[in-house]
Amino acid sequence: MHEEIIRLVNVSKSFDDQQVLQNINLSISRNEFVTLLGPSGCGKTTTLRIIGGFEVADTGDVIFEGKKINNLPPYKRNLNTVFQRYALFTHMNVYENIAFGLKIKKINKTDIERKVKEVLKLVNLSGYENRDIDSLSGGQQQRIAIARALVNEPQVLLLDEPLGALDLKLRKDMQLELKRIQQSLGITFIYVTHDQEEALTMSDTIVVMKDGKIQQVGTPQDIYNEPVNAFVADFIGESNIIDGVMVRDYYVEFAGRGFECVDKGFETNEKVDVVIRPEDIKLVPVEEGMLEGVVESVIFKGVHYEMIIYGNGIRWMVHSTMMEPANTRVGMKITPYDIHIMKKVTKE
Ligand SMILES: Nc1ncnc2c1ncn2[C@@H]1O[C@H](COP(=O)(O)OP(=O)(O)OP(=O)(O)O)[C@@H](O)[C@H]1O
Repeated sequence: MHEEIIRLVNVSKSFDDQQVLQNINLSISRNEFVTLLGPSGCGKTTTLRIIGGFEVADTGDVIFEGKKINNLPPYKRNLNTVFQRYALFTHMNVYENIAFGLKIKKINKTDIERKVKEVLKLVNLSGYENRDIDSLSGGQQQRIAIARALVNEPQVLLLDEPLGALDLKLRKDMQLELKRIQQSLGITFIYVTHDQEEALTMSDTIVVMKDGKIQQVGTPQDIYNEPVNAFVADFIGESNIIDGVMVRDYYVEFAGRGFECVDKGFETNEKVDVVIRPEDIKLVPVEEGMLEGVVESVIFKGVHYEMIIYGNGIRWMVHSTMMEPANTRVGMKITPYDIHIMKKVTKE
């Protein structure tokens, strides 16, 4: 069912002497919502720009529907881009902004009117044709920018932090809106963000990048539950990352004691990163705990409490719907399934 639409093969790119992409290999399917996620400067935008044709890779290929398009200019690619700065024409009204590209393509007036109406409906702004751009809110302007891209009926929409300029509430609404639009049109979205929550909410597939390299490709669930290394675990959610030693298959030592775990295949006594999510540490009476500690701080986060607990030489972050006040001595329990063992990332 997963029909490939775009493939990047060994794509590398340098600016001056700095290598910003190293051997990127990625396959994107028709109708997929793919998010490139990573910290600032990791190469997300450059990857998107190479797909869009605004930048040319030094080596490697960009394949679109089986054909190499390395040197095809952006306007000849069957895709459109929405940027964070939406670059609408402020001297034109909504209708003229959306119709602009179609007029250049010399499409007849009746078809243009019909298409503009359709995309305005899609972005929930029916009836806004005659409004000046300046009279619209940031969120509405962004919807117009999206409508302007969608009116060309691209097979692929590239979105570079399109919600970056919006406030949190509007961002959340627009995330759902974008997902709805993508699903109702059935086109491929390639989305760039550094916001992991946004990526988890919207994507079918997340591509986690760091220093110009892909770290992991997977569904939001894969990336969250089975991160391949401590970087992904840390970037995709809050985590306790502790130095450990994998004594043998299914048995790891950290925080001064041994724990059963479900991982295997490491060297005997290999040094590893142990990743434990804050919500996976259960607070229990001291005598029932595998570990014990003293609550240092408590913050109410709305759905849960975030507690910092000092014990066995480590500051543990614990999320729980139950609150233990500061200075309380508590026990902590972790099941084998919640102990994630990661290979140490070797520094290059
Ligand atoms: N045209 C350019 N000339 C020189 N350096 C560039 C150019 N474009 C990008 N870079 C550099 O390449 C690196 C990767 O940039 P890129 O914009 O792809 O990262 P990013 O992951 O999208 O980051 P951000 O989230 O901050 O936009 C950065 O160090 C950036 O400064």
